[in-house]
This record gives sequence, C-alpha cells and structure tokens, in this order.
Amino acid sequence: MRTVDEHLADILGNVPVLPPLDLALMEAEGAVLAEQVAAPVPLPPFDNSAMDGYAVVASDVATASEAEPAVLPVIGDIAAGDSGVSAIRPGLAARIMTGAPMPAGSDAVIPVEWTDGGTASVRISRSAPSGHYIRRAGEDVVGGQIVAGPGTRLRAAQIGMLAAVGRARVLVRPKPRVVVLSTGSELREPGTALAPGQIWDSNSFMLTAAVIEAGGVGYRQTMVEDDPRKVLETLEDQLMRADALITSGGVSMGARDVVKEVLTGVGTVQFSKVAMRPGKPQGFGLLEGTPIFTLPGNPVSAYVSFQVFVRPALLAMQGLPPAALPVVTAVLAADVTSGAGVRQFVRGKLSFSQGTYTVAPAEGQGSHQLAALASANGLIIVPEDVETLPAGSQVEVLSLPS
Ligand SMILES: Nc1nc2c(c(=O)[nH]1)N[C@H]1C(S)=C(S)[C@@H](COP(=O)(O)OP(=O)(O)OC[C@H]3O[C@@H](n4cnc5c(N)ncnc54)[C@H](O)[C@@H]3O)O[C@H]1N2
Ligand code: MOO
Repeated sequence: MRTVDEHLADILGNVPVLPPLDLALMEAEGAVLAEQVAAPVPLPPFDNSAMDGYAVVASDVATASEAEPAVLPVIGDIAAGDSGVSAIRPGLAARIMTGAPMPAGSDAVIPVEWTDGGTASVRISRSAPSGHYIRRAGEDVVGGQIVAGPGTRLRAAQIGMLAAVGRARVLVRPKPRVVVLSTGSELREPGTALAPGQIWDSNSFMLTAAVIEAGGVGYRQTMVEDDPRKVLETLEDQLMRADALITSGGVSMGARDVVKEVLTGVGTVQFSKVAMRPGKPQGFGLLEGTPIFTLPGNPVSAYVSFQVFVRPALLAMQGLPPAALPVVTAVLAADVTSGAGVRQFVRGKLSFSQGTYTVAPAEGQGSHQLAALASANGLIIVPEDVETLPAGSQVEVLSLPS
C-alpha cells in the first residue's frame, strides 16, 4: 500500500501545467493570470471631481456660511467626458459633475447640497479647504504600477482592474477542461425510472461540480455500462476535448471492475491501494499525455479522493500552488476511532463559537452514505499513526468548499 502523500506526490510530479493562452478579458473570468500587468497611465488619469457640485477657488468661499453665503458667477458646466481644457479665475465658479476634469485654477469642489444649485450664479453656504472633493491623478494607481501578477485568479474585482488599465485581452492559464465519466451497469440518469438493482448516477454530477469548484471546466459525460470496449472507446473519444479525465467506479477487486481492466498497462496508468479511508482503491496516470484519475465508485470515496488528489492536481495545472483545502484546528465533540496505518477522513460538522472551532463527527460514516457527506462541512483528518481520538482532542479539519 502507498501512503496518501506518496500517491499525491506521484500525481503532482506528472500533471502538466497548462500552456498560457491569450483570451478576451471576459473569457478569462475565473482563469489564472499568467503575466504581469502594468498600468500604462495613472488612475485616475487626471484630477477630477468626486461630487456633483461647483469647482471653485477655496479661498473665495473661506468665510461662506448659511448667514453669509459666498455668491459666485457660474461660467459654465463641465461634465464627465468633457475634453475641452477649461479654467477658472478667482471669483468664479464652474458647475461640475462627478468624474469631470477639474478646471485649471480651481482647487476645491463644493457639493451641490451646500448651494442653491444656481446656474447663472451660485450661493455657497459652507467653506471648504483646498483640495476638497478632488480625486487626484494617480491616487488609485500610479503610471507603470503592477496591478496584477501571475497566479492571480481573475474574479470580478480583478477583471475590473484589468479593464480599468485598458486591457482587452490577457494571458492566462486556461481553466482545465475535465471530462467526468461514471462507469457502472447499475447506473441510470436522474429523472428516469429505476428498475430493480439500479441506482441514479450521483458521482458524475458531484465530481463535475467539484471540478468547477476547483477552477476547472467540467464536462459531464453520460455514464457507461461495465463493458470494456465501450469504456475504452468513450475514454479515447473524450481525450480530444480534455485536459484531464476523471472516472468513477470499476477500480476495486470485483469481477467486473472494468476501468481497471481496460486501463491496466495503458499509457502510464497504475492502480494502487492507498492507505486512506475512504478512498483506498486509486488509479492515476497519463493517457497520451493527458492525466486520468480513476476514482473509486463509492460516492463518499470518490468525493474524498477528489478533494485529496484531484483538486491539488487541477490547481497545479493552472499554475497555482497545489494547496490542499484550507485546514482549521478544531476541538473534537465526540470520540473517533480509526484503523491503524490509514489516514481517515471523517465527515464532520464544523462550527465556530467564541473564538474556537468545534467539530462533531456526522452520523453515518459509510463510504456509500452521501447524506452524511452532504450535511457535513469538514473532513476530520485522523493521521495514520492514530487509532483513537477522544472527545476534546485537537484535530485538523479540511474545510469543504461552501
Ligand atoms: N473484495 C473487495 N471488495 C472491495 C474492496 C476491496 O478492497 N476488496 N474495496 C472496497 C472499497 S474500499 C471501495 S471504495 C469500492 C470501490 O469499488 P469500485 O471503484 O470498483 O466501484 P464500484 O464497484 O463500481 O462501485 C462501488 C459502489 O459505488 C456505487 N457507485 C458506483 N458508481 C456510482 C455512481 N456514479 N453514482 C452512485 N453510486 C455509484 C456502486 O453502485 C457500488 O455500490 O470497492 C469496495 N469493494
Ligand atoms: O475506499 Mo472505500 O473508499 O474505503 O469505501
């Protein structure tokens, strides 16, 4: 048997980092930036007004009050987007809109709420210091500043930043396209009727969703029955569109463990027993250079295997550190036992109160018991050299995506 760490190291030593791709900005949402992006101009590019109001010379309104307002002639309007160079002299005001360039000679903006809103002349009833409500050129980003670098996941705020510095296209590591295939003659599509002995396919949906959570593009493939020729043909067909493949089922010791049967000795695929629970039977290798993860069919085993092995691999393919799920230290709420020599992942409910995490093992720890997994938000890690953990112990818990 190999250890969890050995199996993960084998995987990470073999998955390729996807080559960078030049994409239109919107297409790059969720992908990982593969270049350094610098601002070609400062942001804002010019001094501009932070408020709708009046551009003035601050000293002209220094004594303005409700009782004795300053009255200034208004020389015109400056709107956002106006390009004409404008200027005012002391004793004058210009009506100005938020985002409009400050006229030369002015050094403060009086918001419209402090005035009578006049258009020919304006009565200003409060004073303001020099610089009031002016957004200075470069106070967001200075010219040449690096605003995003390689390894940055492009979410809404980062996409906004790149657009703000004028980028229409960016170089990214594309989201890995991952084909997910369930095998098993007992499987039926949800939404169809079940005959005796049949169950609805849950793994392909669950694993495709997990691919998306890990930053990939998931392609769920209709399940295939336990027919070696069909399984191999389907896998070969899918290689065309896949950066990685995931199968579930057919990797254990059964007479019809078809994935193991057809992939043994193909490419670099190897099947091993990993000292973990759930998730003991695992397979991994490259098929024509494409990583394939053959996960066990029990739903909880497939899920745990994904989080422990496939997720880090998909991160590595995106050029990111292959980090495990976030780990929190928690106090165990009930006793837990584990087999010797295996790393056990116990489904648990993690809660946070008064500065402390507590984790309660979920009812139903069988690897077929999806309900317990679906109600859990953490996986309690019981290390290989631990067989009993009494309530009150400090444990490490993988925090599941929420
Ligand atoms: N004699 C042995 N039997 C088993 C061993 C063993 O070491 N010796 N290991 C057990 C462990 S541990 C696991 S995990 C499973 C793994 O089996 P397979 O990967 O071959 O998976 P299947 O036999 O195809 O299915 C197992 C179980 O899961 C259900 N299943 C499969 N696919 C789906 C799906 N897409 N959606 C929902 N449920 C699915 C399937 O119906 C079976 O009940 O092997 C043990 N046996
Ligand atoms: O790995 Mo099996 O995953 O122990 O049920």
